[in-house]
Amino acid sequence: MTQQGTLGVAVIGTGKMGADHVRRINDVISGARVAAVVDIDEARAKAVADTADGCQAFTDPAAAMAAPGVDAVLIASPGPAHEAALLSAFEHDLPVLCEKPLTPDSASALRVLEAEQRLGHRRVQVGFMRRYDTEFMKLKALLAGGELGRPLLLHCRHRNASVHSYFTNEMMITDSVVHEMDQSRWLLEQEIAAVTVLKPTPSSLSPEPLSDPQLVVFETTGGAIVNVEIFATCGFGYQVQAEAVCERGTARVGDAHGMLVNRPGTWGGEIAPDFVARFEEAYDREVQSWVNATRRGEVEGPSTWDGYAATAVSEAGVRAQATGRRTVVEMIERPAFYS
Ligand SMILES: NC(=O)C1=CN([C@@H]2O[C@H](COP(=O)(O)OP(=O)(O)OC[C@H]3O[C@@H](n4cnc5c(N)ncnc54)[C@H](O)[C@@H]3O)[C@@H](O)[C@H]2O)C=CC1
Ligand SMILES: O=C1[C@@H](O)[C@H](O)[C@@H](O)[C@H](O)[C@H]1O
Repeated sequence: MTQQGTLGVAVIGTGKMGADHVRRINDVISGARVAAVVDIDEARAKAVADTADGCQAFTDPAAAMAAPGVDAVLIASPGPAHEAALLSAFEHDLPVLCEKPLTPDSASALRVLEAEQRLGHRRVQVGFMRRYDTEFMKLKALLAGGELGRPLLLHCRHRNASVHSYFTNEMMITDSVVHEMDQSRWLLEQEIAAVTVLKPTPSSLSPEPLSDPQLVVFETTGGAIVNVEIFATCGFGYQVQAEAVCERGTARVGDAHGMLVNRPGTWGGEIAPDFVARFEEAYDREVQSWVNATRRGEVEGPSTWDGYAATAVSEAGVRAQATGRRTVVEMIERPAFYS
């Protein structure tokens, strides 16, 4: 860190999310600066480095982590690249904000979990940004307060206008529904015990190889049921909604984010085009909170354990998607290190 305590961040991956985080650290966040960016696409790394004063461009994450002025790492490369970047950050003993998923499969997530324990102290906050969204935070507080009684059902909708051209059926679970896997664990304070995936006849508009939409059902250890509609290419906008049905009432978030307008003959609101717009404030709060905790020498927020647990559930989800059968989640006991 500089004498003023400004955190020098290396951002790994400068695609849609990475470039947005670079803008955020440059323009919105206090106490941090972008010291380095990394992308296997050198031209993209250089173009994004040019947007930040004194920022160096790299194509190798390990080289960026060893560069002078780098105190912390924000990983925004695709999920399959996260394990190598996390293990490299541990070698340099650097604090990390790792975009979700921690990794796409539970064997690699377990290797990361074990490596952090060998390091002897927590280093990772996982980018489950819904935990930092005002609406979801209010729902969490309401459920935790107990006024509505025990949650029985959680109805979730997760709609993207479109997804990357490299998106696969498995990614509908490992990259998209992994948010609801973390959200359900966090809101209900229970683990997910089993997953079932149902596939209606796909939309005639869904691009190969996607079978879009899908309905994913979780059974929790406390007996609650969660259902998630994932519609990755709905075309009309970005919508994330959740409704908890409890013993003494229900509570719903995500219906209208933004303005509601009455006009002759119509009533309604806006639909965000994508996650960057819908969750802008949540990402700001998430990254600021990571920077603040890191500058205090602390680690907060969703942990490597939360990342592993969500990945274990998503692995069961991928199996359930392939077989059409209810699939039990297999995960290790929570180590005392993460209690
Ligand atoms: N929290 C959230 O709401 C969101 C999280 N994400 C997560 O952010 C990550 C990135 O997603 P997008 O930006 O949408 O992907 P993207 O495809 O737009 O960008 C990924 C970038 O990483 C680069 N890259 C690939 N392998 C690399 C490696 N080994 N080292 C360095 N750079 C590498 C690519 O060249 C590309 O520029 C993923 O983990 C994704 O799940 C993405 C969207 C929203
Ligand atoms: O994390 C995200 C993307 O990676 C994912 O592909 C989208 O489905 C999610 O809505 C978005 O929040």
